Amino acid sequence: MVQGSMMHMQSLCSSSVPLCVYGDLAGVSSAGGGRISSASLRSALCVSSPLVGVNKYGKRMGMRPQVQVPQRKSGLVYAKAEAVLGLEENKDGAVSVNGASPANPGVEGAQSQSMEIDLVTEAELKENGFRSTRRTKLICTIGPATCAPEQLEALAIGGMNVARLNMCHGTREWHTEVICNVRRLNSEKGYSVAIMMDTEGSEIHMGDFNGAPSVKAEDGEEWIFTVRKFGTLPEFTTIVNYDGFAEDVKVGDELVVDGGMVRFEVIEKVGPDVKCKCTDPGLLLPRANLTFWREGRLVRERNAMLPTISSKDWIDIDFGIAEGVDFIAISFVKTSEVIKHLKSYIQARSPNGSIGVFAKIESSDSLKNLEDIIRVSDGAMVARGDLGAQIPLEQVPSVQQAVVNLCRELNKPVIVASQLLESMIEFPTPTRAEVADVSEAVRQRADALMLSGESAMGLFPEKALSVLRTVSLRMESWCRENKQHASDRLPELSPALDDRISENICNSASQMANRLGVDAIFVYTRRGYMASLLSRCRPDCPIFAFTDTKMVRQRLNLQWGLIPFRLDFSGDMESNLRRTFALLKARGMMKKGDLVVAVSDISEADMLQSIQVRRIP
Ligand SMILES: Nc1ncnc2c1ncn2[C@@H]1O[C@H](COP(=O)(O)OP(=O)(O)OP(=O)(O)O)[C@@H](O)[C@H]1O
Ligand SMILES: CC(=O)C(=O)O
Ligand SMILES: [K+]
Ligand SMILES: [Mg+2]
Repeated sequence: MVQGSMMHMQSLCSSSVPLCVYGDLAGVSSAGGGRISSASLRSALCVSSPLVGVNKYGKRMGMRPQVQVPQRKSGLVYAKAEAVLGLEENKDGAVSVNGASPANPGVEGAQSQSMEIDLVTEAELKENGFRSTRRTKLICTIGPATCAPEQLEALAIGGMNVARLNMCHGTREWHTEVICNVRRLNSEKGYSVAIMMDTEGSEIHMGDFNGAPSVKAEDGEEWIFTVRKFGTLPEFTTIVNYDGFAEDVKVGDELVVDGGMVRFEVIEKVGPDVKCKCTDPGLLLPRANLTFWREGRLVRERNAMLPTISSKDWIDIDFGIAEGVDFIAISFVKTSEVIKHLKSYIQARSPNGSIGVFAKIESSDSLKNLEDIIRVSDGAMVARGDLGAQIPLEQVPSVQQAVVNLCRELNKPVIVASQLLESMIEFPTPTRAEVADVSEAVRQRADALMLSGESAMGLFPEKALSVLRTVSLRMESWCRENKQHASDRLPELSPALDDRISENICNSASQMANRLGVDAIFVYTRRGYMASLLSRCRPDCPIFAFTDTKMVRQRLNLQWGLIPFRLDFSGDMESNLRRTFALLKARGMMKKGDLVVAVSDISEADMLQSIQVRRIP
C-alpha cells in the first residue's frame, strides 16, 4: 500500500520514481544533534542524487534540503525527527544506505513508510543490538513530578512503556491534559507510550489535608477520624470517606494507614467522631488507604459490601473510554463478575476499541477468587501497597510469586507494583534491598514493573526509571546466561483445536529458537494473540511482533519480550517476510545472516500454519 506520505513525496519528485530510504543518520553528524547540509548527508549515505527530507509522518522537513539529525542522549541515539529521505532516483537507480541495497528499492521504499516502531526501541536496537533489548516492560505513575511535556518525554526516552493515571488523585482537567501530552508525544515525536487508567475503588480512605502534601502524626498524639465535612480541616483531624465508619469500629481496634505506614488505636467514639491515639508515627498522605483490625484480624463488616466500581469510578471509566485509553486497572477486585460486567460495558461503548482490563490483586477477597478473576481479565497487577494492608506482610512475596505464575499459566500479562524503589522518592540511590526486590520480580519474569510515588511525586523520577531499566537488563541477561528457566513447563491453555494449534506452534517455535540459538522470533499477528503466546514462552531471544493496527501495537507494549511494530501486511507470509527483512536491514535493526524463526496467524484460512527458519538475505 502506498501511503499518503509517499504520495506526498511522489509529488515532490514527480519527474522520477522516488526512492524512500530510511537512513541511519547516527553516523552522519556530530553529537548534540542539529541540522546538517544535504551535501554532507549525501556523502554519508553514498548517494549523489538530490535529497528531499520527509519526516515519517509524511511532512516535508524544515527547509529543503536540510534534514534533522539525531540527538545523542545518555549514550543512546535518538532520532528526534527521523528523516525518511526521498531520494530522487539517479540514472541507474542504485542507491545504498548503510550498505543495504534493496532488490527493488522503489517498492521497498514505498512500503518502508508503513512500518512503525517507536523511536526509543529503535535506537536501543541499533545501539545495543536487538539480542540485548530489555524484555521487562516499565510503567510509570504520572503525578505532579512528571506531568509536563518535557518530563513525560524524559520518561519516554528512559523506557516508559506505559503511563499510569491514578484516578484517586488529580482533577479531570489534569488527567485530560496528561493524556493529551502523552498522545502528542506519540504522534509528533514517534514514541509509543500506552496509557493505563487506574480506578479509585471504594475502599475506605482518608481525605485531603487542606492541600498539604503530607501531615506528620507523632507517637501518642490524639487524632479525630470523622465523617463530618469541613471547609478547613482542624488540626489533628482527618476525614474518612465511608459513612459507616463510626458505627463499624470499636474501641480497641487498630487503624492501619497505607498498610502500616502509620497506626492508631481507637480510644473513644463520640457520635460521628472517632478519637484515636497514634501508636506508630509517620506521614499521613492525602487519600491514604485505611483498614481496621480487631484482635489481629482485618475487620470486614459493611465496608466489605461497598461496590468494587463506585459511581465515581463509572464516570472515570466513561472518561477513559472516551479518551481511548489502552488499559483500565480496576482497584480492589473481589470477584470475576465485576470484570465481566466492565468488559461488556466497554464492549458496548467502544465496539471497535480494545481496552485491556487489568484486575488489581490487592484485597483478601481477590485472593479467594484469584483464578476466576484472572481468567476473565486481560491481565493482573500485584498491587502490593494495599495487599500488604489486607494480608500479613510476610505473605506478600509468596502471593506475588503465585499471581505471577498463575498469570503466565493463563497467558495474561502481569504487573508487579508498589514500593519497588520507595526510598528513591527522596534519595537518588536505591537501597540494596530495593534492587534485590526489583531483581526478584524480573527473575520471576513478570511482564511489567511499575513505579508509583517514585515517579508521581518523587524527587528522582528519571533516576528511578533508569534503575528499573538497568536492573532488569542485568537480571534478564543473568537468567539467560545461567539457563535459569530451561525447564519451565506450561500447561495447555485451551481445549479448542484452533487455539491448540496456535499454542503448539508458538511453544515449538520458541523451543526451536532456544535450541538453535536464533537471533529473533518474528510473529505476524492481527489481534496479538500469537504474540502473547510467544511472550508466554519467555524465549531467550526477543520477539518482533508485527501487527497492522496501532491499537494492538500499543496493547503489546505491556507484554514481556515483545518488540511491537505496526506494519501493513498481506495474507502472504513470504512477501511479508521478505519485506520486513529488507525494511529492518535498511533501517539498521538487523543484518544479513541473522537467523530468525517466524510464525504467523494471518495466513489465508486454508493455508497450513508453519514455522519458518530463515537467514536474513
Ligand atoms: N495525579 C496525582 N496527583 C497528585 N499526586 C499523585 C498523583 N498520582 C499519584 N500521586 C502521589 O503519589 C503517591 C503514590 O501513588 P500511587 O498511585 O501509588 O497512589 P496511592 O494513593 O498509594 O494509591 P493506589 O493504591 O491506588 O496505588 C500518592 O499517594 C500521591 O501522593
Ligand atoms: C498499586 C496499588 O494500587 C497498590 O499497590 O495498592
Ligand atoms: K487507584
Ligand atoms: Mg491500591
